[in-house]
Amino acid sequence: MAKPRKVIVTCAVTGAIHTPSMSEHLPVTPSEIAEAAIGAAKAGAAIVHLHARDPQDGRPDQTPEAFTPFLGVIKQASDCVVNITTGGAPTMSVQERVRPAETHRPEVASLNMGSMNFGLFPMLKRFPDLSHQWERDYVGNKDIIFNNSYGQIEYILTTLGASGTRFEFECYDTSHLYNLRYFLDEGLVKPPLFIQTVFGLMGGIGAHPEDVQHMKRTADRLFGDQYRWSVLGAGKNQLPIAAMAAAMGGNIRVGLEDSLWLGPGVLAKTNAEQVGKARQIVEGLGLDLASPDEAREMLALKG
Ligand SMILES: C[C@H](N)CC(=O)CC(=O)O
Ligand SMILES: [Zn+2]
Repeated sequence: MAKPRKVIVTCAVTGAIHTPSMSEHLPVTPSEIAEAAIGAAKAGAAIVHLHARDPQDGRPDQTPEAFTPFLGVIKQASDCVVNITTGGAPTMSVQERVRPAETHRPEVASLNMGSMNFGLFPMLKRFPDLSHQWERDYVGNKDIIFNNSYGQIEYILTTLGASGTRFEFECYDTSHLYNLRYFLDEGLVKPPLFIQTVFGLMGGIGAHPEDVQHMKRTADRLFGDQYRWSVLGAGKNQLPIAAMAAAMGGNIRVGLEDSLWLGPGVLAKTNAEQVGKARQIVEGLGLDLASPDEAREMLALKG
């Protein structure tokens, strides 16, 4: 009897897309972020993807010191894999964005594989009464370009590669897959490639089943068995995209970074709740959740 396939669940606990007055459940302080990550790991997440925020007003904070308090607490309480963002907020410089991972040398760091328009402003319809001026300015900004030039990507690869940190390659469109293929051909990235395909974020590919098939088909053609596929769906698309991918052989990313919802019109109270939904999907398909050590093996992490 064949063993059930192991599915890696990643949980992105706070991010830099949503802002505090959108949901009282969004982790902001170091202790809230630590608690959210530990809770997500207990619920079945093998990997936690981490951003930091200013504890006063929840503004994205990409200083290495902002990460230190919760990294220590998480390491004490859990053997989950830590993935530190190099995306930060799309308005930050690449030098600023790479510093936390450069300082803390995590097992995994995110790496965004192309430049793109980054549309947060559609959320103003759903959240018209943001309390802080900085929230209104940030979310309402129609001129955000998320910069990830070939030079900037190479800069992050060389800055972090030396410490043995491996990458979660964020691909928001097929062109990003081709960019990743270029870096593979250049020998700047090593298989197995952990490819996180992003669906439904304005400026990238949509979240229609044909978009999912198209991204997977393209990745299969460009990387064959040299990659481990994972998906994240923004907003209301999070769980439908997770279900599709799990049925198609993929891994899953959930978390309040990319969706505040547990279901239509129902705000998630914790990240662990969303991981619980991902577990239901995976086990409902007769599959198993990968443990942190199984994820380390599947992704060839330094441990
Ligand atoms: C769509 C995701 N929020 C992308 C992300 O997580 C980017 C990063 O942190 O580097
Ligand atoms: Zn992120």
